[in-house]
Amino acid sequence: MQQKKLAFIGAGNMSRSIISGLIQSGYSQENILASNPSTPKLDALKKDFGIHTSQSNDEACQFADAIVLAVKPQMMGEMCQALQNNNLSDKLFLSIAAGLPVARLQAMLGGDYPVVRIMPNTPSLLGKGMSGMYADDKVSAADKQYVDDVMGSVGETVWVEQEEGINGVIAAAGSSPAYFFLFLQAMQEEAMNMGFEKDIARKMVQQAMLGAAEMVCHNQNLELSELRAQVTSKGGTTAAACNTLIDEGLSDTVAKAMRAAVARAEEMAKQL
Ligand SMILES: NC(=O)C1=CN([C@@H]2O[C@H](COP(=O)(O)OP(=O)(O)OC[C@H]3O[C@@H](n4cnc5c(N)ncnc54)[C@H](OP(=O)(O)O)[C@@H]3O)[C@@H](O)[C@H]2O)C=CC1
Ligand SMILES: O=C(O)[C@@H]1CCC=N1
Repeated sequence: MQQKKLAFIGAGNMSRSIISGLIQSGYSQENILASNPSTPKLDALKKDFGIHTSQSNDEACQFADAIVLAVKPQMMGEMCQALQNNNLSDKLFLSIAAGLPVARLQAMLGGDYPVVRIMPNTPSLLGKGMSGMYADDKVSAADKQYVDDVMGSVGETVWVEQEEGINGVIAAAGSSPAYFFLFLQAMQEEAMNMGFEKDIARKMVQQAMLGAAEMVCHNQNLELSELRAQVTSKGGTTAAACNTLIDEGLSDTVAKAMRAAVARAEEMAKQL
């Protein structure tokens, strides 16, 4: 992997996940800096990973060849405008913010700089992330490879050809860990209604989910419907449960939820 000087502006959950993956992949701690207004997260990053830290985004800018814009979308305008005090030419920008198109980010930064949009997810913290990326032709092939390597250090990557595709990545991968947590929560609650202690209920549903996820990943040649069929005895308990989910409109509900995520990303692009 190229070892550019890489700064993270905003030292929150996602930055921590990516920094952790980079260090584990052998990226030099000397080449990473994180900036944040308050110190506790910076202190933890310095202690855990030995990277440089600063409370000054200007210092982050001066340090870096590549800058990860990792603040909440609502903070991005103000933060980027303040970066304009620095010489931003020759910098590569990586934005992980939901709902902010490249053109909008360039307007916030005050120039036509190369910007890669990335949509990661929180399992990146465990090296099991899924990131979708988009870059226009201002971003060189070498820089695209660099970004692929950076995000590849925390999981799998895909590139989308059209920028709108990023909203699909949000719906399918950026937000979707929360859908699975919600599903498990509902299962845990019902297991408790059936008389199990909370921790036993959690143990059962989490282990079933882990096993199911591993089966999906280790059987790429089998369709998801086939994996389901293998659990489902004719006229048995799984059929009773799955038919209930199907009859209650699970597919439609999931489709509606994913469309809602896309619609919200589109709305954010207009508002921010
Ligand atoms: N969480 C998720 O699942 C995903 C999040 N994202 C995107 O990642 C981005 C970051 O999210 P996440 O890490 O969860 O958020 P966090 O709230 O954990 O982190 C944001 C950080 O930015 C800091 N910050 C606020 N203002 C500034 C500023 N002006 N300059 C520098 N740092 C600042 C905050 O500091 P302090 O706390 O001290 O105020 C905080 O540490 C968002 O844009 C989000 O859309 C993308 C994919 C998935
Ligand atoms: O909820 C959000 O807006 C961010 C983007 C994807 C996951 N979290």
